Amino acid sequence: MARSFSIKVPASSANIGPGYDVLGIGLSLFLELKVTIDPKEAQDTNDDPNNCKLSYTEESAGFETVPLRSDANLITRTALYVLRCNDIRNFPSGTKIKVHNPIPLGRGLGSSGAAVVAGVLLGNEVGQLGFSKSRMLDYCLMIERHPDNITAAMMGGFCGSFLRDLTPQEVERREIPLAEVLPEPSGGEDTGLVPPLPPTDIGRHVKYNWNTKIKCIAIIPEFELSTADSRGVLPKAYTTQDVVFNLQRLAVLTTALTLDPPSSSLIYPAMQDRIHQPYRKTLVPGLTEILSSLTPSTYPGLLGICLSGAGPTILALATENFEDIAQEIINRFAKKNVKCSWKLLELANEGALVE
Ligand SMILES: Nc1ncnc2c1ncn2[C@@H]1O[C@H](COP(=O)(O)OP(=O)(O)OP(=O)(O)O)[C@@H](O)[C@H]1O
Ligand SMILES: N[C@@H](CCO)C(=O)O
Repeated sequence: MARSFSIKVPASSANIGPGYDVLGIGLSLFLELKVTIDPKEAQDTNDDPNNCKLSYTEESAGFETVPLRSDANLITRTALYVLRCNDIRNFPSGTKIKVHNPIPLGRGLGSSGAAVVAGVLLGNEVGQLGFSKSRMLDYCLMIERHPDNITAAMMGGFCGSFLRDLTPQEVERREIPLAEVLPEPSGGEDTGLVPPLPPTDIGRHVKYNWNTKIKCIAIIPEFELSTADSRGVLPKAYTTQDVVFNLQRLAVLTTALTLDPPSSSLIYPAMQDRIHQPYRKTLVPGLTEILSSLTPSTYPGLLGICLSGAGPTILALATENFEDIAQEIINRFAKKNVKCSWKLLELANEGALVE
């Protein structure tokens, strides 16, 4: 019997200043998958080693560069991981997936988090596994190993998250290299190996309220910055002062963003950070000047400003004056020869959906 369904997953912005690897917000920009499974169309999917014909809309970010083989593409590799953990080796014959992805790749807007969440939902639907969102988060966290983007993409809204203490055996499972978790492009050969199952309930999260007067301006440089590179410049240890600086701000920020009216005198200083942004300035030209030069007194309506995720996108939270704020940041990037686009986004409260 033929069946079809769609999957929709929001982009996300992680950290929001002081909440490195902790805070994330779902954003109103959606990765969408249209999936049909029709055994009568099996001949159309024979070219792929796992019976899956994958295509992207021409407007999608990465349209010309993302791999289309199911064991090379992040979305379908993730789905294959979920399926193989549950004794299903391949997609059913005649599986076709059309992806529409407006989330720019490698810019700090959670493209990989959305792809991983979409892949886990895809594996769950295709295999009719019936997992809860909480169990699906475990699978996601075996692949993207910090919870901020993943939790916001799966659950939606404004989330705080952490990973629970794992037993030594669970730590071993979670530290298995990614190459042994996700299927590797195999030249058509399926090794038959069962990948490591994720430990149960790895993540813990809460969803905070969010004052919906607060809009999200994303200023998106045209260059990509991989999360791995952007994590590579961070130190291994921090001073007590820097850790306390962030903890104090984090405690205030999570409530400040719920209050009405939103207070820039609370939010702006609470979005300062000493854990990641100061180190990432070497990778994002003009970052220090941009973060310090726009203030609520020079730009009424501005509430706070930070690097979005691992960058290079800048996230400005504001209640008005969106175009002027975006233009000022674009001009500052232009002085460093960096071209940008910008988007005005809302909080996506819903999270990932299958319809
Ligand atoms: N829709 C997609 N389809 C296939 N691959 C994707 C998709 N989205 C992201 N990816 C893969 O993820 C990579 C980007 O991941 P990376 O973690 O570096 O950046 P990001 O997720 O956009 O940023 P951040 O984690 O800081 O928000 C892309 O280069 C691509 O390999
Ligand atoms: N918290 C992560 C988000 C990017 O995936 C980081 O800043 O590296």
